[in-house]
Amino acid sequence: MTSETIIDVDTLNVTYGDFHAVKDLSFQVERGELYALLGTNGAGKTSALEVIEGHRKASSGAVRVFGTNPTNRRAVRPRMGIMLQDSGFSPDLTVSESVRLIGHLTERTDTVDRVLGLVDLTSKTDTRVSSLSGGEKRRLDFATAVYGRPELIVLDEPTTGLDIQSRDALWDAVEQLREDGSTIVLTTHYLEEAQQHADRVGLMHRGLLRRQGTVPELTRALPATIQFSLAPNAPAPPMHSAPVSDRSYLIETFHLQADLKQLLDWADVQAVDLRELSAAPTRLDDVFRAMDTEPAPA
Ligand SMILES: Nc1ncnc2c1ncn2[C@@H]1O[C@H](COP(=O)(O)OP(=O)(O)OP(=O)(O)O)[C@@H](O)[C@H]1O
Repeated sequence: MTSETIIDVDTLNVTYGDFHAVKDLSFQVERGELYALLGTNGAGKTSALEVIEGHRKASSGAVRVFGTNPTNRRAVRPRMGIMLQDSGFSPDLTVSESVRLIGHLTERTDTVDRVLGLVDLTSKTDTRVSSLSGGEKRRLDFATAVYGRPELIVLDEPTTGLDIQSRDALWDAVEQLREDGSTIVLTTHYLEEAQQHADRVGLMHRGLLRRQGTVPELTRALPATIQFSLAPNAPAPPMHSAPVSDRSYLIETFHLQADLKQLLDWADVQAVDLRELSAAPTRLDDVFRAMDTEPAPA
């Protein structure tokens, strides 16, 4: 299957006066991908997304969306749904009027009931935006972004402020859109969501793209962990591990399955109780923490 580049970010720089918010950022997103642009607070994610959305001009470098400059809003708008970090709906409009307005402005066609149903807002169809809760406004934002099932959907922290049921419903909708062929780019501070759903992840820190790849590619360089504690009279465990506190152990391993088996076999033979036993694969959180402590590239 040949891939088609939907977003091409080439040596993008965004500056605010003397402040350099995005530094030589380059990445591509292929058709059908779900790409998560992650990073520390102030890393430059929203600034980069705003250029992709056509809402901000690059200070230097080039961004192409569907092969065209995204500031060419008329060409791109019908094909790209956008959920901004802060919603900008008029408080006097009702929920259904807000969706229809976006549909009209973007020239996309769909039914209001369908998108409100996706985010469980059907009962709020005639409610004014000013009367919605914060989480309901975020869900309305999402509903307007996916109105018309656009080819490209850009979501800036879509699940922030949502309860767990709403987050699950939103991810179900995102997965459905992906199955239908949409390309999705998003930011989130919920790393476990990116770990579960993203095809590829870019990690930004202080304006720079510091890592990029699939989750297995990014987590491969760091060890998984096994944790447990032992009774005071228990023998020492088989693999090299000193207790981290009292009789609690933390084993870091690149061979999680084999080391866990060895530990369980040992506990069986010795009739030892492995208290509070847990085994965890390497997570994006670990990659983040490692990135935060390493020196910045020259
Ligand atoms: N309009 C602006 N004027 C001046 N500085 C700005 C402006 N917008 C953003 N910045 C600064 O640029 C940097 C990057 O901001 P941006 O919002 O892109 O980061 P982010 O990665 O989205 O952060 P967060 O995860 O906290 O939302 C921050 O230090 C921010 O204070």
